[in-house]
Amino acid sequence: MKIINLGSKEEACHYVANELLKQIISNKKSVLGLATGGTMVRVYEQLVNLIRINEIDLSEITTFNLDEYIGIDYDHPESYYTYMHDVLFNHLPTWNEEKIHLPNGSAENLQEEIKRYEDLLDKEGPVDVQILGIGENGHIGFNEPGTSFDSLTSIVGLTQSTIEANSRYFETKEEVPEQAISMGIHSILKAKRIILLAYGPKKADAIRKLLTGEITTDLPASALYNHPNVEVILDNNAYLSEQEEI
Ligand SMILES: O=P(O)(O)OC[C@H]1O[C@](O)(CO)[C@@H](O)[C@@H]1O
Repeated sequence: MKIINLGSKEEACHYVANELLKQIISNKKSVLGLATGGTMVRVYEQLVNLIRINEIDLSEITTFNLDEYIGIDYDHPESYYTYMHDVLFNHLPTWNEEKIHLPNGSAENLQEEIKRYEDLLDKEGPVDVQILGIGENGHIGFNEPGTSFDSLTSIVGLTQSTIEANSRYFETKEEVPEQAISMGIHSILKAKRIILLAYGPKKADAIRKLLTGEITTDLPASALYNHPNVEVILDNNAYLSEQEEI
């Protein structure tokens, strides 16, 4: 695992956007693993700009998102389907909607949906570059502490800490869904390359725990130590308190 502190949020987001751009340029049939959350907003803004200035055709690019809420419609303002379209897909005309994949949290049969998603990932994958944020409790995707590292796409419950953290996007905490469909930890680790991005003081505790090197299901992100090609991209705020602890 390579740990890289790029100092600022802007530099860290720029690095991730640049790596996605380079992947797309190196293979116009790339498979990208995409994440949501506040962390990725600036990455996608920068990526949109880079794709525009390079006039890149995205029609053969496949994308897989990590997760989606259960209990709100796909077009709810806070669904990850809406987020991805608002922040990335609607800004560039050449995305092929048929190659854009998110789990369907409003599917009638959720058991069938989780199997469909994992099967599709195996059929279209492996993911060339998977980008990841990290929860304040160390989750990746919506795989909360305690999740088996062997997990595949499944229906997951959100912890109070995640509901609390994500309530900033909803009018009230009560509106935050309590369940989601998430790619599992094993599903995420099938990617060829993984880039985890974390910035800001709220992520410092999870990063400090990650950087101890202990591999434990208490910290889902520590499963990334079992993957040969992982970069953790940080800013001073996410990294500093780790140094202060030493
Ligand atoms: O970037 P945020 O909003 O802090 O969220 C952290 C992570 O939790 C999630 O919201 C759940 O998967 C991710 O999308 C995100 O990477």
